[in-house]
Amino acid sequence: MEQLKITGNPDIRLNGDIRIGGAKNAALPIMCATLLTHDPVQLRNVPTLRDINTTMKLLRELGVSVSELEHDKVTVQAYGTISTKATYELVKTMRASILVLGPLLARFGEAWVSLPGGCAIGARPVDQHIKGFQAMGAQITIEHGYIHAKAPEGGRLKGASITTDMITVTGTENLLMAAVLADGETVLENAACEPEVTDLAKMLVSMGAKIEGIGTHRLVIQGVEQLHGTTHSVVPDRIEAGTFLCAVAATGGDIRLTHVDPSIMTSVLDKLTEMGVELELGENTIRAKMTGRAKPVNLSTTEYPGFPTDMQAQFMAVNAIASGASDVTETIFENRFMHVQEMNRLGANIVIHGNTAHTEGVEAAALSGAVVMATDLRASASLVILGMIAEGTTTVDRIYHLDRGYERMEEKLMKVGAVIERVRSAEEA
Ligand SMILES: CC(=O)N[C@H]1[C@@H](OP(=O)(O)OP(=O)(O)OC[C@H]2O[C@@H](n3ccc(=O)[nH]c3=O)[C@H](O)[C@@H]2O)O[C@H](CO)[C@@H](O)[C@@H]1O
Ligand SMILES: C=C(OP(=O)(O)O)C(=O)O
Repeated sequence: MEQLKITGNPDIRLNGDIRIGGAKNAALPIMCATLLTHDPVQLRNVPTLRDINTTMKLLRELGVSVSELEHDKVTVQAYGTISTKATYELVKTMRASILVLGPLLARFGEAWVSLPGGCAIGARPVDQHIKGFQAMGAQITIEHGYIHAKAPEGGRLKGASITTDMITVTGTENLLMAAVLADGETVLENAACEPEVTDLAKMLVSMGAKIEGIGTHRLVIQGVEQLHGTTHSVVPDRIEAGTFLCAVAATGGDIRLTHVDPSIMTSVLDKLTEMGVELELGENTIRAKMTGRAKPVNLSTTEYPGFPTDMQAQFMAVNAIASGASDVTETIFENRFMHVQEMNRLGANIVIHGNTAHTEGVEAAALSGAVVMATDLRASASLVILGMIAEGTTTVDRIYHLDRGYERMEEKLMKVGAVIERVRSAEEA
């Protein structure tokens, strides 16, 4: 198992350019959407991530032809015999595998997808996906740990009016991918409008889908009989970008992010400004200058365009060394404070009360390096941020979580001044 060994320094400053990759959370549904046509689909700005590899493996296991990922381009073609079964072995390593359910069911009339288990940040049920497919006429049964979905007589889903109980990102994406090939009109109320959902919707439109209300909480879809191939460039990763901005907010310095889209990052950029980061926004660039100690910020996670839960841990890392107290409330997931204990091991002062974490900011010099355990993707990133500042060596263990969503994060950070080494854990070396 690999670890990151970070040589921390309270006086570290990050300086230079960082190129941001395509969004994991857009690339995953988009790759699954290639199942909706037998034509080739060319994707660009696809990030090199563990979850992308898993998706490529999953598609190949289904019989889809998937080229190698060259730089950031991949060509996918779901032509010929396609299996409709996504096995537990792959689904257990990536919950987003559930996103093959909608396209398989819509195009082939049947799908078997292993039920994803619980995970570090909460139970994360998929009942809303199932409820939506049922409304479209699918028969759903749970057999041997698998969701078995079958379209009505004739093999085609029927358009329906669906209101999900809560806003769900992958739920909206799954139902949207099913609706584009259904018979008739589907109305998705309470739909997620995260930029990654919008990117998927735009890609589907470029394949011939008929979708109105893109970017809103109400999607109206007129099902078509067939979709065709397309070329699509994945939207920039606003969470990767936000993570590097938090890094500079914590360390100080002057960095410039390239290949970003600031227009989809307003809530995060506003909070960084409140912390004292000076931002200069270009069309596809963000320059961030930070001098002095960060001001603490209160925040509460919520759906887009509100503050994203996927940025909560990274902001808490900055709050940990900010010049005062702050409260961070998590409203999306029931158990997304696993980083708190590890941050406290580095010297932070954070106490959890229900779904709020109260932080008393400490001086950067009060932190000291330690062995910490990454428990989920963004928790890992937040520990890397604090590890760069904590005097001495911080070892971040279990970085396979980090590699799920960050393209060689340590290389990008080293380019701007961090001292980080990727090593094999002692037991294995
Ligand atoms: C691959 C991907 O895009 N992952 C993102 C996606 O996850 P994901 O799509 O899994 O998250 P959801 O938006 O579905 O979850 C929101 C809330 O709804 C609940 N829920 C969801 C579906 C359902 O059928 N039943 C149910 O109860 C979840 O447990 C959670 O409490 O959106 C999250 C919220 O922005 C992000 O943190 C994840 O990074
Ligand atoms: C929680 C996340 O991803 P996933 O839904 O793939 O677990 C994330 O990207 O922070």
